[in-house]
Amino acid sequence: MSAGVALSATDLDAGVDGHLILSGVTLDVAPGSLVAVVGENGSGKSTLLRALAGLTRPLAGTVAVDGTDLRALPGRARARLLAWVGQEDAPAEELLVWQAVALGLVPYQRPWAGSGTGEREAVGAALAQVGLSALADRRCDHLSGGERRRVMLARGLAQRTGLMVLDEPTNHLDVAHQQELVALLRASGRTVVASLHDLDLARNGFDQAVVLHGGRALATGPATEVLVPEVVRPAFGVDASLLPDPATGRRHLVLSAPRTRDVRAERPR
Ligand SMILES: Nc1ncnc2c1ncn2[C@@H]1O[C@H](COP(=O)(O)OP(=O)(O)OP(=O)(O)O)[C@@H](O)[C@H]1O
Repeated sequence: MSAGVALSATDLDAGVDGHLILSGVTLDVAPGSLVAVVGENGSGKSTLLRALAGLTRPLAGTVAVDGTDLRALPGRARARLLAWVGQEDAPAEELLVWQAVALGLVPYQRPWAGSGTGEREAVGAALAQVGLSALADRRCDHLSGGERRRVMLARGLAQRTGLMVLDEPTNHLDVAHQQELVALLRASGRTVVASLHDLDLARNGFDQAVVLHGGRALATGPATEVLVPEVVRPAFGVDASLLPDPATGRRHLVLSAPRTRDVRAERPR
């Protein structure tokens, strides 16, 4: 189990190529918390995650991981603090699964040092966590989309960082693997910030949520308080209800009506 680290963003303005996308985002994440970033397509989820991960320079404001400005750290030190899995990241086709996962160990390796028992164990543990042990010797171009996604997540886990920043980690995963991923991230003890589109998974699987809309954080706070119909409606233009699961009593967010925009009118004739 890795010890999670604190993450804070203060009055963050983030953009792409100097073009402002999001402004005034403030976020305080306690060590070991899971934070979901949600919002409609183009609302700025990837832009925010890239700024939090130190991949882009904030246009204004600050980001600190474990009290440190990531951009001030050399690459290897940063890669020992934070693992990033991008929305479209995929393993190189010609690598075997275990080789792709072993790339997560690079920040710890000395040049020309062979791989030791500890490294093989770390790769094996990460593969087991995502349920890919049986495919360790398969070429990555012979995997399904969901299996490739799990390879990238295993590589991030093998990096053994206190923070993982994951852009749509549940893409391509079936419902059981989505639930398992959230459970394993929680069990790992790491701090996680992840974007996703499943609002109920965000509400019931994550501790905090950030809802992006109109170039800012429309709501930030405990996931069960933020992911409610009163916020979902303006953020997505979709009506929602909270319905209790008769077995657990836990309330689930159910999207209950068509989008207020008339999509039929937009359909090509
Ligand atoms: N170079 C650029 N110049 C201007 N705008 C850009 C540029 N690159 C991306 N954008 C815009 O920035 C906005 C935010 O993009 P971003 O990828 O952060 O959204 P997202 O919430 O992750 O979307 P999705 O759910 O579709 O993945 C989008 O409207 C996008 O078109």
